[in-house]
Amino acid sequence: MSIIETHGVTVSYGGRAVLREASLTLQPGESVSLMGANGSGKSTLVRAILGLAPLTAGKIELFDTPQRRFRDWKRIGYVPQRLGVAGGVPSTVGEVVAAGRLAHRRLLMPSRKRDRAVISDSLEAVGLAHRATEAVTTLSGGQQQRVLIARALATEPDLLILDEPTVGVDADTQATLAEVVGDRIRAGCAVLLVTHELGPLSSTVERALMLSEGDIIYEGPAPSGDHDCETPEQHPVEQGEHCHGDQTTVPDRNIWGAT
Ligand SMILES: Nc1ncnc2c1ncn2[C@@H]1O[C@H](COP(=O)(O)OP(=O)(O)OP(=O)(O)O)[C@@H](O)[C@H]1O
Repeated sequence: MSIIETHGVTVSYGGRAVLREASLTLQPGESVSLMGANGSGKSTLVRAILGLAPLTAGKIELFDTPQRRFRDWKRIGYVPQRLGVAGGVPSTVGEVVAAGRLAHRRLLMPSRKRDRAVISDSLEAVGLAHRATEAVTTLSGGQQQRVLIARALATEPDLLILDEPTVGVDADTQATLAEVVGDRIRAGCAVLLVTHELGPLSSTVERALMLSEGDIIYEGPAPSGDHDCETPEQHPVEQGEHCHGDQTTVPDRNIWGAT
């Protein structure tokens, strides 16, 4: 079974293609990062996968189901990019994380005890169990990011999608995130991570796709450690071609540093 399969996905805004013929496969327990400079199309690919960006061409399957027929969204935990968890009404940390259980409660109606246990475990995983009753507005940016991660974990997802989860967050939160993501992968969850740099997540991510101006220009092993000085050596993808070609050319520039 594939968790995600996209084939030739193209997204255009105002007649301009911002993502061209993107093909990506993600299997259970696999971790893949989408990398690339600002505006290269990373978030657009994620939004297309989630059904939030309209396709100009191509097709997407989620859990072996065509996306238009896919209804099991509770299998997907999504941590959006740089979203304040607090809207107009201040919610407590516990309430925000509990929102991650709503789909489960509506569809399956498990015991409330089970919901409370999952919410508590999710808060524990991100080190915020002791802040559950506090308003999210009282938390730092890094702590708010942890709340979003806990909310995604509370869905008990088979696919976890994180969009730039490490931007603007402290080193402790990054380390916690790496731990949480590593735990989920070991439990069989697939992870799709959008990031400029892997940082502490480099040891948990196996495969990377590099986007440039809407094209996937590389698919292969993720850079390890300090990727700024690395050049990928396997499966590079020439500009404008699909990522599954059998090519052996190494890009003549340092694409990992292209931020
Ligand atoms: N709803 C939209 N309407 C018009 N243009 C859009 C829309 N969403 C994205 N774009 C454009 O599509 C391109 C790709 O944007 P996208 O957010 O996918 O890039 P990204 O790689 O995620 O960048 P960043 O790291 O800055 O988030 C950009 O030029 C962006 O301005």
